[in-house]
Amino acid sequence: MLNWPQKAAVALLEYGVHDSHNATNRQRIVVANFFSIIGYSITFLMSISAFVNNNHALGISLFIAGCIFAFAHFLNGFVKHENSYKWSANIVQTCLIVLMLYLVYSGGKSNTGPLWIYIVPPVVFFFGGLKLGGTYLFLFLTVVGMMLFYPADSFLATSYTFDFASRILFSFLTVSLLFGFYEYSRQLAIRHTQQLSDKFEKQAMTDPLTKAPNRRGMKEHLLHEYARSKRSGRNACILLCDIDYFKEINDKFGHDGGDHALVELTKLLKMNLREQDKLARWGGEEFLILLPETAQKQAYALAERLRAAIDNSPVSYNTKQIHMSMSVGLAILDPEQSVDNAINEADKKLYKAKEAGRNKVL
Ligand SMILES: Nc1nc2c(ncn2[C@@H]2O[C@H](COP(=O)(O)OP(=O)(O)OP(=O)(O)O)[C@@H](O)[C@H]2O)c(=O)[nH]1
Repeated sequence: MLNWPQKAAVALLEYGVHDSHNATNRQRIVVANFFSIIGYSITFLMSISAFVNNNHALGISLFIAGCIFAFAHFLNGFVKHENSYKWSANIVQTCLIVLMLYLVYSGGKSNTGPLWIYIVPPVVFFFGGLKLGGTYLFLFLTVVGMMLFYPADSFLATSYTFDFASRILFSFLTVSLLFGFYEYSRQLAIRHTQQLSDKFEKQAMTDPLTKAPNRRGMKEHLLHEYARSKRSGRNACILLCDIDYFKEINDKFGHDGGDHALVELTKLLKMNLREQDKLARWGGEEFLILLPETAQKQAYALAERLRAAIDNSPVSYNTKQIHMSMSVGLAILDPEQSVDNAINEADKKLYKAKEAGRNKVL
């Protein structure tokens, strides 16, 4: 259970996060909010301090910056837009950069203003990434360099010693390079994690033996097609195919022979299907084929062609021939009914095809 200060902190950080945001955008909003909160908390405090020290110009500048940071924070909440965090992040960055330039220009309190510019690299790299963040940083560094070293302090309202200015610039450059390298490593790690996650996701949806989608992979295709036929009003069909007497094939040719037959059968089915059709290994010796935007008559003709192709193409295995046949149950993927209904219907038809002597389409 969170106590009330923790709850308040969470509410402030997650301000503007909606259910529609994905995990990455949620994180960006939270970080944009975090930077805004840090931004206005510090600038308001510094502003009070500047007023107390009778530095009104600095006090007003910091107060305005604080208001802009606060605006960036609350923008996420009252603009209900998918990209509102980007605007908020842009405001935070721009305001920060302008404020930092002003601190360099004016010297801030007791000429310590330039010491704040180290906040810039992490912020611009986080929001802009390596390329955009690097570009912003390069421009910022060029402007700061000009301000610090232009003859006769023409772009400064104060004056810095040469030693101070050059150390500020070199240390800033070092910090920027370190953050740039950190950002580069972070992006590499994110890309690597994403690639791994895509690979595992693909593996989880693929049958390792035949490399065809498995039941889980096919469920995605079925739901996608079901939604599409609901919109278009055009039916799809499904074929549930089961190899006849497969146990006998295993008994006769061994498990490896059975595996080989399954792989070759998958290739044969794929060869006889159209580009848009989807084939999946539904179970042991059972395959499910999805035929998008296909009427029952066409689906029947296609199923009959597949059945005949399997029946007439024995598979070679170790100098022997494995002859296979398959029974097929056909069902319409009716948008008025559920996907499970269609699968049950195809299953019943398949059972009847088996009962009627196998090697049949029903
Ligand atoms: N080699 C191999 N065999 C499998 C695999 N998955 C399931 N099987 C076998 O497939 C056989 C299916 O047998 P049954 O369900 O009795 O069906 P069947 O012999 O094809 O008979 P009908 O379907 O009634 O025509 C079983 O012996 C399973 O062990 C696999 O990945 N590789």
